[in-house]
Amino acid sequence: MGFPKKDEVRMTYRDILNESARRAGNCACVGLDPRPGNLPRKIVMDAGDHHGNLVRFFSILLKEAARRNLKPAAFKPNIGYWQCLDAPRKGDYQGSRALADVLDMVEELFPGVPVILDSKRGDIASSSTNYAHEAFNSWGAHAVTVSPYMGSDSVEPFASVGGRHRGVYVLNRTSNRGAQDFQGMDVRDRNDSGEKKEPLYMAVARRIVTWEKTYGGTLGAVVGATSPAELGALASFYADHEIPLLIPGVGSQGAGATDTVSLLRDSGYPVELARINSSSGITMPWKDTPAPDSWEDMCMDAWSRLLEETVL
Ligand SMILES: O=c1ccn([C@@H]2O[C@H](COP(=O)(O)O)[C@@H](O)[C@H]2O)c(=O)[nH]1
Repeated sequence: MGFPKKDEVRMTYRDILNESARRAGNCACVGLDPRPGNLPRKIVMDAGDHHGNLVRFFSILLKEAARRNLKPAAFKPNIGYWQCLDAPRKGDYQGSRALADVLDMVEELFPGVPVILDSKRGDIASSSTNYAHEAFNSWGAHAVTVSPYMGSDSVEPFASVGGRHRGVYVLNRTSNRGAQDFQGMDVRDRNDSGEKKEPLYMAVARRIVTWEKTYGGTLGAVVGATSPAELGALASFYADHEIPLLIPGVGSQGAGATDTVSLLRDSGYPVELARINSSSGITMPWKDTPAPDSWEDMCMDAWSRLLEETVL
Protein backbone atom coordinates (compact mmCIF):
# COMPACT_ATOMS: atom_id res chain seq x y z
CA MET A 1 0.00 0.00 0.00
CA GLY A 2 1.22 3.50 -0.82
CA PHE A 3 0.02 5.53 2.20
CA PRO A 4 0.96 8.21 3.07
CA LYS A 5 1.30 10.22 -0.15
CA LYS A 6 3.89 13.02 -0.19
CA ASP A 7 1.29 15.81 -0.16
CA GLU A 8 -0.59 14.20 2.69
CA VAL A 9 2.42 14.35 4.99
CA ARG A 10 2.34 18.13 4.79
CA MET A 11 -1.37 18.21 5.66
CA THR A 12 -2.99 17.66 9.03
CA TYR A 13 -5.67 14.97 9.18
CA ARG A 14 -8.22 17.79 9.44
CA ASP A 15 -6.86 19.25 6.16
CA ILE A 16 -7.22 15.81 4.55
CA LEU A 17 -10.85 15.68 5.69
CA ASN A 18 -11.60 19.17 4.37
CA GLU A 19 -9.96 18.39 1.05
CA SER A 20 -11.64 15.00 0.56
CA ALA A 21 -15.07 16.45 1.43
CA ARG A 22 -14.53 19.31 -1.01
CA ARG A 23 -13.55 16.92 -3.79
CA ALA A 24 -16.39 14.46 -3.11
CA GLY A 25 -18.98 17.16 -2.44
CA ASN A 26 -20.38 15.18 0.49
CA CYS A 27 -19.49 13.95 3.98
CA ALA A 28 -20.43 10.30 3.42
CA CYS A 29 -18.44 7.38 4.79
CA VAL A 30 -19.02 3.98 3.20
CA GLY A 31 -18.48 1.14 5.67
CA LEU A 32 -16.72 -2.00 4.47
CA ASP A 33 -17.91 -4.78 6.79
CA PRO A 34 -18.25 -8.09 4.95
CA ARG A 35 -20.60 -10.84 6.06
CA PRO A 36 -19.66 -13.92 4.01
CA GLY A 37 -22.97 -15.68 4.82
CA ASN A 38 -24.95 -12.87 3.18
CA LEU A 39 -23.07 -12.55 -0.09
CA PRO A 40 -25.04 -12.90 -3.35
CA ARG A 41 -25.18 -16.54 -4.54
CA LYS A 42 -23.48 -15.77 -7.85
CA ILE A 43 -20.45 -14.31 -6.07
CA VAL A 44 -19.84 -17.33 -3.87
CA MET A 45 -17.93 -19.79 -6.01
CA ASP A 46 -16.54 -21.75 -3.09
CA ALA A 47 -18.05 -21.17 0.38
CA GLY A 48 -14.63 -21.71 2.03
CA ASP A 49 -12.78 -19.26 -0.19
CA HIS A 50 -13.44 -16.07 1.78
CA HIS A 51 -10.59 -14.25 0.09
CA GLY A 52 -11.83 -14.97 -3.45
CA ASN A 53 -15.49 -14.31 -2.63
CA LEU A 54 -14.88 -11.03 -0.82
CA VAL A 55 -12.45 -9.67 -3.39
CA ARG A 56 -14.96 -10.53 -6.17
CA PHE A 57 -17.82 -8.86 -4.28
CA PHE A 58 -16.01 -5.65 -3.36
CA SER A 59 -14.31 -5.40 -6.73
CA ILE A 60 -17.74 -5.33 -8.46
CA LEU A 61 -19.09 -2.73 -6.01
CA LEU A 62 -16.06 -0.46 -5.96
CA LYS A 63 -15.57 -0.54 -9.74
CA GLU A 64 -19.24 0.19 -10.40
CA ALA A 65 -19.29 3.04 -7.85
CA ALA A 66 -16.16 4.52 -9.45
CA ARG A 67 -17.68 4.13 -12.94
CA ARG A 68 -20.77 6.03 -11.77
CA ASN A 69 -18.55 8.63 -10.12
CA LEU A 70 -20.05 7.90 -6.70
CA LYS A 71 -17.17 9.22 -4.63
CA PRO A 72 -17.67 9.22 -0.84
CA ALA A 73 -15.60 11.33 1.54
CA ALA A 74 -14.26 8.29 3.45
CA PHE A 75 -14.29 4.50 3.74
CA LYS A 76 -14.44 2.64 7.04
CA PRO A 77 -13.53 -1.04 7.32
CA ASN A 78 -14.16 -2.58 10.72
CA ILE A 79 -11.16 -4.84 11.24
CA GLY A 80 -13.12 -7.49 13.18
CA TYR A 81 -15.24 -8.40 10.17
CA TRP A 82 -12.10 -9.26 8.22
CA GLN A 83 -9.74 -10.75 10.78
CA CYS A 84 -12.38 -13.16 12.11
CA LEU A 85 -11.99 -14.93 8.77
CA ASP A 86 -8.29 -15.65 9.45
CA ALA A 87 -7.14 -18.90 11.03
CA PRO A 88 -3.52 -17.91 11.81
CA ARG A 89 -2.64 -21.16 13.55
CA LYS A 90 -3.43 -22.94 10.32
CA GLY A 91 -1.41 -20.42 8.32
CA ASP A 92 -4.66 -19.01 6.90
CA TYR A 93 -4.97 -15.22 6.52
CA GLN A 94 -7.85 -15.03 4.06
CA GLY A 95 -9.68 -12.20 5.83
CA SER A 96 -6.59 -10.02 6.25
CA ARG A 97 -5.49 -10.67 2.67
CA ALA A 98 -8.95 -9.77 1.41
CA LEU A 99 -8.91 -6.51 3.41
CA ALA A 100 -5.44 -5.68 2.03
CA ASP A 101 -6.62 -6.29 -1.54
CA VAL A 102 -9.81 -4.27 -1.02
CA LEU A 103 -7.81 -1.35 0.44
CA ASP A 104 -5.53 -1.48 -2.60
CA MET A 105 -8.62 -1.24 -4.82
CA VAL A 106 -9.96 1.69 -2.78
CA GLU A 107 -6.66 3.49 -3.15
CA GLU A 108 -6.54 2.90 -6.89
CA LEU A 109 -10.19 3.68 -7.68
CA PHE A 110 -10.74 6.46 -5.12
CA PRO A 111 -7.38 8.23 -4.71
CA GLY A 112 -7.31 10.76 -1.88
CA VAL A 113 -10.36 9.33 -0.10
CA PRO A 114 -9.34 8.66 3.52
CA VAL A 115 -9.64 5.20 5.07
CA ILE A 116 -10.67 5.04 8.73
CA LEU A 117 -9.70 1.74 10.32
CA ASP A 118 -12.34 0.94 12.90
CA SER A 119 -10.36 -1.19 15.36
CA LYS A 120 -11.29 0.50 18.67
CA ARG A 121 -7.86 0.05 20.26
CA GLY A 122 -6.47 1.61 23.45
CA ASP A 123 -4.09 0.03 26.01
CA ILE A 124 -1.09 0.86 28.20
CA ALA A 125 1.21 3.22 26.28
CA SER A 126 3.69 0.61 24.98
CA SER A 127 0.86 -1.60 23.72
CA SER A 128 -1.02 1.36 22.22
CA THR A 129 2.18 2.21 20.34
CA ASN A 130 2.05 -1.24 18.71
CA TYR A 131 -1.64 -0.85 17.88
CA ALA A 132 -0.88 2.54 16.33
CA HIS A 133 1.79 0.94 14.12
CA GLU A 134 -0.72 -1.76 13.19
CA ALA A 135 -3.25 0.84 11.98
CA PHE A 136 -0.99 3.42 10.35
CA ASN A 137 1.99 1.41 9.16
CA SER A 138 0.75 -2.17 8.67
CA TRP A 139 -2.64 -1.22 7.23
CA GLY A 140 -1.76 2.23 5.90
CA ALA A 141 -4.95 3.71 7.34
CA HIS A 142 -5.47 7.47 7.46
CA ALA A 143 -7.25 7.24 10.80
CA VAL A 144 -8.11 4.81 13.57
CA THR A 145 -10.78 4.50 16.26
CA VAL A 146 -9.58 4.40 19.88
CA SER A 147 -11.26 3.80 23.23
CA PRO A 148 -10.55 6.48 25.90
CA TYR A 149 -11.30 4.15 28.81
CA MET A 150 -7.65 3.72 29.84
CA GLY A 151 -6.95 7.47 29.77
CA SER A 152 -4.54 9.97 28.22
CA ASP A 153 -1.45 7.75 28.08
CA SER A 154 -3.44 5.12 26.16
CA VAL A 155 -4.65 7.61 23.53
CA GLU A 156 -1.57 9.79 23.04
CA PRO A 157 0.63 7.09 21.38
CA PHE A 158 -1.83 7.00 18.47
CA ALA A 159 -1.42 10.73 17.92
CA SER A 160 2.37 10.65 18.28
CA VAL A 161 2.94 7.57 16.09
CA GLY A 162 0.45 8.82 13.49
CA GLY A 163 1.82 12.35 13.29
CA ARG A 164 -0.16 15.36 12.10
CA HIS A 165 -1.43 13.70 8.93
CA ARG A 166 -3.14 10.80 10.69
CA GLY A 167 -6.44 10.89 12.58
CA VAL A 168 -7.44 9.44 15.96
CA TYR A 169 -11.19 9.14 16.54
CA VAL A 170 -11.92 8.66 20.24
CA LEU A 171 -15.09 6.75 21.17
CA ASN A 172 -17.21 9.48 22.70
CA ARG A 173 -20.94 8.73 22.63
CA THR A 174 -21.43 5.51 20.69
CA SER A 175 -24.49 4.44 18.68
CA ASN A 176 -25.36 1.21 20.50
CA ARG A 177 -28.08 0.69 23.10
CA GLY A 178 -25.55 0.04 25.88
CA ALA A 179 -23.82 3.39 25.28
CA GLN A 180 -25.87 4.91 28.07
CA ASP A 181 -24.60 2.34 30.66
CA PHE A 182 -21.33 4.18 31.27
CA GLN A 183 -21.10 7.06 28.81
CA GLY A 184 -24.24 8.67 30.23
CA MET A 185 -23.17 8.43 33.89
CA ASP A 186 -22.91 11.74 35.71
CA VAL A 187 -19.31 12.34 36.76
CA ARG A 188 -17.17 15.10 38.20
CA ASP A 189 -13.85 15.55 36.41
CA ARG A 190 -11.09 15.70 39.06
CA ASN A 191 -9.05 17.97 36.82
CA ASP A 192 -11.80 20.57 36.89
CA SER A 193 -11.98 22.69 40.03
CA GLY A 194 -15.79 22.91 39.95
CA GLU A 195 -18.16 20.57 41.77
CA LYS A 196 -20.53 20.35 38.83
CA LYS A 197 -21.35 16.92 37.47
CA GLU A 198 -21.81 16.18 33.79
CA PRO A 199 -22.30 13.06 31.65
CA LEU A 200 -19.12 11.06 31.13
CA TYR A 201 -19.32 11.67 27.36
CA MET A 202 -19.03 15.45 28.02
CA ALA A 203 -15.98 14.88 30.25
CA VAL A 204 -14.45 12.78 27.44
CA ALA A 205 -15.31 15.54 24.95
CA ARG A 206 -13.40 18.10 27.07
CA ARG A 207 -10.37 15.78 27.10
CA ILE A 208 -10.55 15.35 23.34
CA VAL A 209 -10.36 19.14 23.00
CA THR A 210 -7.40 19.24 25.42
CA TRP A 211 -5.55 16.49 23.49
CA GLU A 212 -6.34 18.29 20.25
CA LYS A 213 -4.47 21.37 21.57
CA THR A 214 -1.30 19.27 21.81
CA TYR A 215 -1.79 17.20 18.66
CA GLY A 216 -3.34 19.88 16.40
CA GLY A 217 -5.58 18.71 13.58
CA THR A 218 -5.55 15.02 14.45
CA LEU A 219 -8.08 14.27 17.21
CA GLY A 220 -11.67 13.34 16.39
CA ALA A 221 -14.69 11.87 18.15
CA VAL A 222 -17.04 8.96 17.42
CA VAL A 223 -20.62 10.02 18.13
CA GLY A 224 -23.57 7.91 17.02
CA ALA A 225 -26.47 9.30 14.98
CA THR A 226 -28.92 7.17 16.97
CA SER A 227 -29.06 9.64 19.90
CA PRO A 228 -29.82 13.03 18.31
CA ALA A 229 -29.92 14.94 21.62
CA GLU A 230 -26.40 13.85 22.57
CA LEU A 231 -25.12 14.29 19.01
CA GLY A 232 -26.56 17.83 18.94
CA ALA A 233 -24.96 18.75 22.28
CA LEU A 234 -21.57 17.37 21.25
CA ALA A 235 -21.69 18.90 17.76
CA SER A 236 -22.38 22.34 19.32
CA PHE A 237 -19.53 21.83 21.79
CA TYR A 238 -17.10 20.76 19.05
CA ALA A 239 -18.16 23.35 16.46
CA ASP A 240 -15.67 26.06 17.45
CA HIS A 241 -12.87 23.57 18.13
CA GLU A 242 -13.30 21.96 14.69
CA ILE A 243 -13.10 18.42 16.05
CA PRO A 244 -13.81 15.88 13.28
CA LEU A 245 -16.84 13.67 13.95
CA LEU A 246 -17.22 10.06 12.83
CA ILE A 247 -20.96 9.34 12.96
CA PRO A 248 -22.13 5.73 12.67
CA GLY A 249 -25.73 4.60 13.21
CA VAL A 250 -27.24 5.64 9.88
CA GLY A 251 -29.02 3.00 7.78
CA SER A 252 -29.30 -0.41 9.45
CA GLN A 253 -29.27 1.08 12.96
CA GLY A 254 -32.20 3.32 12.11
CA ALA A 255 -30.94 6.91 11.99
CA GLY A 256 -31.42 9.01 8.84
CA ALA A 257 -28.55 10.75 7.06
CA THR A 258 -30.67 13.79 6.08
CA ASP A 259 -31.79 14.36 9.68
CA THR A 260 -28.21 13.95 10.87
CA VAL A 261 -26.87 16.56 8.45
CA SER A 262 -29.66 19.02 9.45
CA LEU A 263 -28.85 18.47 13.10
CA LEU A 264 -25.16 19.20 12.49
CA ARG A 265 -25.99 22.36 10.54
CA ASP A 266 -28.41 23.55 13.26
CA SER A 267 -25.61 23.03 15.81
CA GLY A 268 -23.29 25.31 13.83
CA TYR A 269 -20.96 22.37 13.21
CA PRO A 270 -18.71 22.49 10.07
CA VAL A 271 -20.32 19.59 8.19
CA GLU A 272 -17.30 19.00 5.94
CA LEU A 273 -15.44 17.68 9.01
CA ALA A 274 -18.09 15.04 9.72
CA ARG A 275 -18.11 11.57 8.23
CA ILE A 276 -21.57 10.01 8.31
CA ASN A 277 -21.20 6.24 8.09
CA SER A 278 -23.43 3.49 6.80
CA SER A 279 -21.99 -0.01 6.41
CA SER A 280 -24.43 -2.94 5.97
CA GLY A 281 -27.10 -0.52 4.72
CA ILE A 282 -24.94 -0.05 1.61
CA THR A 283 -23.07 -3.30 1.13
CA MET A 284 -25.89 -5.61 2.24
CA PRO A 285 -29.23 -3.79 1.99
CA TRP A 286 -31.08 -7.13 1.66
CA LYS A 287 -30.17 -7.81 5.34
CA ASP A 288 -30.78 -11.44 6.34
CA THR A 289 -32.83 -12.43 3.30
CA PRO A 290 -31.06 -13.93 0.26
CA ALA A 291 -29.57 -11.29 -2.02
CA PRO A 292 -31.85 -10.58 -5.01
CA ASP A 293 -30.54 -10.85 -8.60
CA SER A 294 -30.56 -7.05 -8.71
CA TRP A 295 -28.18 -6.90 -5.72
CA GLU A 296 -25.66 -4.68 -7.45
CA ASP A 297 -28.22 -1.99 -8.34
CA MET A 298 -29.63 -2.25 -4.85
CA CYS A 299 -26.19 -1.51 -3.35
CA MET A 300 -25.55 1.32 -5.82
CA ASP A 301 -28.94 2.91 -5.01
CA ALA A 302 -28.14 2.85 -1.30
CA TRP A 303 -24.61 4.13 -1.96
CA SER A 304 -25.79 7.06 -4.12
CA ARG A 305 -28.62 7.89 -1.68
CA LEU A 306 -26.09 8.27 1.16
CA LEU A 307 -24.03 10.61 -1.02
CA GLU A 308 -27.09 12.70 -1.95
CA GLU A 309 -28.30 12.91 1.63
CA THR A 310 -24.91 14.07 2.87
CA VAL A 311 -24.25 16.57 0.10
CA LEU A 312 -22.39 19.68 1.29
O1 LIG B 1 -20.67 3.87 18.02
C1 LIG B 1 -20.34 3.11 17.10
C2 LIG B 1 -19.02 2.90 16.74
C3 LIG B 1 -18.74 2.10 15.67
N1 LIG B 1 -19.72 1.48 14.98
C4 LIG B 1 -19.34 0.65 13.81
O2 LIG B 1 -19.87 1.24 12.61
C5 LIG B 1 -20.36 0.21 11.75
C6 LIG B 1 -21.85 0.35 11.61
O3 LIG B 1 -22.39 -0.68 10.83
P1 LIG B 1 -23.89 -0.63 10.22
O4 LIG B 1 -23.97 -1.87 9.41
O5 LIG B 1 -24.00 0.63 9.40
O6 LIG B 1 -24.82 -0.62 11.35
C7 LIG B 1 -19.91 -1.10 12.36
O7 LIG B 1 -18.61 -1.39 11.86
C8 LIG B 1 -19.85 -0.78 13.83
O8 LIG B 1 -18.95 -1.61 14.54
C9 LIG B 1 -21.03 1.68 15.33
O9 LIG B 1 -21.97 1.13 14.73
N2 LIG B 1 -21.30 2.50 16.40
